[in-house]
Amino acid sequence: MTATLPEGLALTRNAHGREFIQINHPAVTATIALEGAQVIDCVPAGKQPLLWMSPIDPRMPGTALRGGIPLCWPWFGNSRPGPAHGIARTSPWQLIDAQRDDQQVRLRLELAAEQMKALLPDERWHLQVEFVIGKQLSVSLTSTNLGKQAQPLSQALHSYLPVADITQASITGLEGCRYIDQLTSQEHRAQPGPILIDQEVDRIYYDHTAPVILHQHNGRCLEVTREGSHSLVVWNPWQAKAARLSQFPQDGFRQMVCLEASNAGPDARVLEPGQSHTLVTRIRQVPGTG
Ligand SMILES: O=P(O)(O)OC[C@H]1O[C@H](O)[C@H](O)[C@@H](O)[C@@H]1O
Repeated sequence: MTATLPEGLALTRNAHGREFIQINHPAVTATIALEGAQVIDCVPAGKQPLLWMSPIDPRMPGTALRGGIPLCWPWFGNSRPGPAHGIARTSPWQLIDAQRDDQQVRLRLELAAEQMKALLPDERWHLQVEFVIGKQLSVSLTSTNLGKQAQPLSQALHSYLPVADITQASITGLEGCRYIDQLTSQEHRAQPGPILIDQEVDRIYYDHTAPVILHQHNGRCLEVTREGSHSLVVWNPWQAKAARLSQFPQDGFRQMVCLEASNAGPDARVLEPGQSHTLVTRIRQVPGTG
């Protein structure tokens, strides 16, 4: 780690050497794992958590953390050979800047250059993530093609959102939107209404940029807005798949849903030499209608 930490931020290390940045600010508490640059919790003062995190803590470095916002980069899912969702979520990152003011904390991290070279020897990228953490959480992932060739890019900010009971929740903002059902590979022309989840769901909604809202029966709503993203992945593993997932509690599928700002499926990009692209997600609690 190279940046100095302002008041209220601390670097912690668990017994196995895994490192975290702890944020304790009057407006918010949050934790970021340096491996993967993964926000694993974020609780604005006086509010409920913005993210779901599995209670099963793998502790050991190199083991995926299930929850928060894993960074899927430079490919989404299994769209290229290699580890699912690419190399960023399991790589070491370096903190390069940390600032705070009365309202929020701003952190910038970079994927270590040696790691990039070792894992993607044929590509030349610069990858930086910026977190702005306060009343809302904002994550901006900027990829720059440093190579001499065009390079393909698909990605997701794989945000796990908490719900009290998934069967009582609904997702609005995607009505009429086209999607690919990843379970059947079928394309659907229009989402018929709000999304209700009572079985496994794994879909890429595309040609879409508008805000999406997760509503709960207790009136608590979370809004997800995006920039640089024309696709949104909606995922809940439901019971059978949950049983096969790492670090996933048996009933965890009832308490989460992923709404992932992405460039996935038809929204995958190609960056020309010198070109940059920034994918942004913002998550905040909004007044609910129940
Ligand atoms: O288990 P992981 O590799 O973290 O992936 C978890 C999930 O990520 C995305 O939401 C994909 O659309 C799913 O197909 C995948 O199962």
